[in-house]
Amino acid sequence: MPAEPLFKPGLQDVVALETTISFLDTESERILIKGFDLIELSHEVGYVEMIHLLLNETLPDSTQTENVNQRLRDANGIPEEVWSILSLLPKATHPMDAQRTALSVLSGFDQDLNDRSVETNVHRAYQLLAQLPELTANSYHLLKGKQRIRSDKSLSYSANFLYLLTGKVPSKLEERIFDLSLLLYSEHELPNSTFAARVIASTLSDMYGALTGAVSSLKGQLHGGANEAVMNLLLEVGSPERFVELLREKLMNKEKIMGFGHRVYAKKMDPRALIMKRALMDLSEHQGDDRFLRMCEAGESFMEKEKGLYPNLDYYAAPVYYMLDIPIALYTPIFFCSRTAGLAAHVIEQHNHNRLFRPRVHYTGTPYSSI
Ligand SMILES: CC(=O)SCCNC(=O)CCNC(=O)[C@H](O)C(C)(C)COP(=O)(O)OP(=O)(O)OC[C@H]1O[C@@H](n2cnc3c(N)ncnc32)[C@H](O)[C@@H]1OP(=O)(O)O
Ligand SMILES: O=C([O-])CC(=O)C(=O)O
Repeated sequence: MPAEPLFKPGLQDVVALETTISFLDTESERILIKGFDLIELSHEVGYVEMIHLLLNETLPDSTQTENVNQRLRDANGIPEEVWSILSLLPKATHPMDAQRTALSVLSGFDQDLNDRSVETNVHRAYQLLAQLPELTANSYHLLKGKQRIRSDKSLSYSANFLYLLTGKVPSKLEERIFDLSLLLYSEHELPNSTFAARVIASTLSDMYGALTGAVSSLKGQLHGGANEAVMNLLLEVGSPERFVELLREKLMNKEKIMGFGHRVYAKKMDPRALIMKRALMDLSEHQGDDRFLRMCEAGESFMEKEKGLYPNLDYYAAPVYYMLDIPIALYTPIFFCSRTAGLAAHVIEQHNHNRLFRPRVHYTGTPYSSI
């Protein structure tokens, strides 16, 4: 008899591929990205440097950082046809679905669509990273029946992104914190969305196809959609005591609490969540309003005691985005914009070292019987 093939529900702990991009090294408690620790990077560099690291292999010097900024500023604008299509979407469309539609439409404007060389894919990634902030923010404004906001090229990448989302030029503190959130969201080994993108890319489908698949994956509440869900939970109640009561009720009803738990960190806090918690502390102090901080802290200690579960990045990113005045429905689309840097690196790696993904199943259906 052949040995029973290995089956792990949810592919837990299964190694699905080799990569040089990133690794959650739980033993040394590091999030390794191209040999650097993401948390250490978060103290030293910003999102634009992270883009360079993910797409060009090394941390940039100041000239290279300026080149990346220039490349992002000089990228092609968004074709008018894309806005026309977005303006036809039903008003109830979720911004993640608008983002997915926009990405899909952009593929038709790529004259080198069938070119999957590293050079063209890197160029494509820069184009998308340049276009996504406007595309994401303005698809939302259009759905709300508002005017599009034009990029302000005198601002940094992150300040401009935040300006497009809120219509207000951010303060230095707001810019720094938003940039930090983009950096923390930029890459995280092989979550569901990255796996989805790589599975799609492994058929030699193009980057747009792989990324639209990743948007769909990220939308779900068990993944990126959790940041939006966390904020809605916090807004259901107004005090730490009532928040804990709400969590208790949900646990009694066997509901999952969004923003807690993680397949890889499992019984430890996501190291990125701690950095976002500090950002929430800074914002709370600056705005003289610690309501969400106190609620989140109460929820964190309750969940630790009650379930031995810890916050993931989405738990603290949600109130941070709320205090930055960002519409809640845009939290997950922002996560996708940031993650495009990592996703693009994965698609490039997949195209460059490809083997089609085609696993097998453990059949539990009716045994054979003749007709
Ligand atoms: C940036 C990110 O995308 S991070 C992930 C964001 N997602 C969330 O915050 C959603 C809430 N969290 C979860 O649903 C899960 O923790 C996941 C999906 C992240 C990981 O799930 P898995 O590794 O499959 O763990 P699984 O769902 O099997 O949970 C294991 C046990 O812990 C419990 N558990 C895990 N997370 C939670 C939670 N957030 N609330 C309540 N219970 C939970 C499960 O009910 C299960 O209990 P049981 O063994 O008694 O049935
Ligand atoms: O790693 C995961 O499974 C989910 C996650 O935290 C991320 O994508 O940032």
